[in-house]
Amino acid sequence: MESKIIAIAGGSASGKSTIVDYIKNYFADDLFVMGHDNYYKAHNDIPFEKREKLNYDEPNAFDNEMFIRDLKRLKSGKEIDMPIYDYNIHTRSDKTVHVSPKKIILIEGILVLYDKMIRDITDTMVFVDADSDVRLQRRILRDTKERSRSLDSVLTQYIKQVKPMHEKYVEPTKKYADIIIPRGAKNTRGIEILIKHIEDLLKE
Ligand SMILES: Nc1ncnc2c1ncn2[C@@H]1O[C@H](COP(=O)(O)OP(=O)(O)O)[C@@H](O)[C@H]1O
Ligand SMILES: Nc1ccn([C@@H]2O[C@H](COP(=O)(O)O)[C@@H](O)[C@H]2O)c(=O)n1
Repeated sequence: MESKIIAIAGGSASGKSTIVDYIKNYFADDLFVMGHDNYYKAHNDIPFEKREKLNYDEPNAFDNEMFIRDLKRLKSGKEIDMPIYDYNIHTRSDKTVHVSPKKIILIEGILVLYDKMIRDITDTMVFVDADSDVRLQRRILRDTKERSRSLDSVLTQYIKQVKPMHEKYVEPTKKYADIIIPRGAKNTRGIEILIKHIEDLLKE
């Protein structure tokens, strides 16, 4: 079995995870979600105070060598041990998850369409689009509740790193998308079209 790979890119807090969760529940056992964020470079050698100031929105923040190696293994029917990232401590947790190959692999993250080597092994590329003010509002709520961040740190990081890196690296990858989903997870018709496309891939 050679798996099909679907990439879901889009700005931070555009609704990627929300859409992916919905699709995951729909396809249950045939689909695995591989979060690109799990492949942020591990920084256990650097103290927390320095880790929290690193730029996590540039392509170099990810260990794409490891990501592509694991993705190729899964695509060709082999098992992997996927790292698990912990945003609260700004590094990988000490846990991994053992993953068996599935017919569909959904890869998700702000920069999954950036690297040509990832695009070349991806079957369908999707970009989730959402207004930047809406994304900032959602990010403030999410990061203060779920990622142990202060309001001040979310706003500073947004202005210094998230917004400029989005404009420089994330937004330009929209041109590679086969499907663009405007208005994020609110766009139920767009999500239905993506689900129909995945059903067709499963029949191939
Ligand atoms: N359509 C929506 N309406 C309201 N809140 C939403 C909507 N889509 C996402 N959210 C919330 O916004 C936050 C970011 O969404 P998420 O799906 O995690 O984005 P991403 O994975 O792109 O960073 C989450 O807390 C999520 O629950
Ligand atoms: N230690 C980290 C690692 C990443 N981030 C931010 O996560 C964003 C990507 O995740 P989304 O769910 O929002 O797509 C990215 O914009 C990084 O800034 C972080 O804050 N801390």
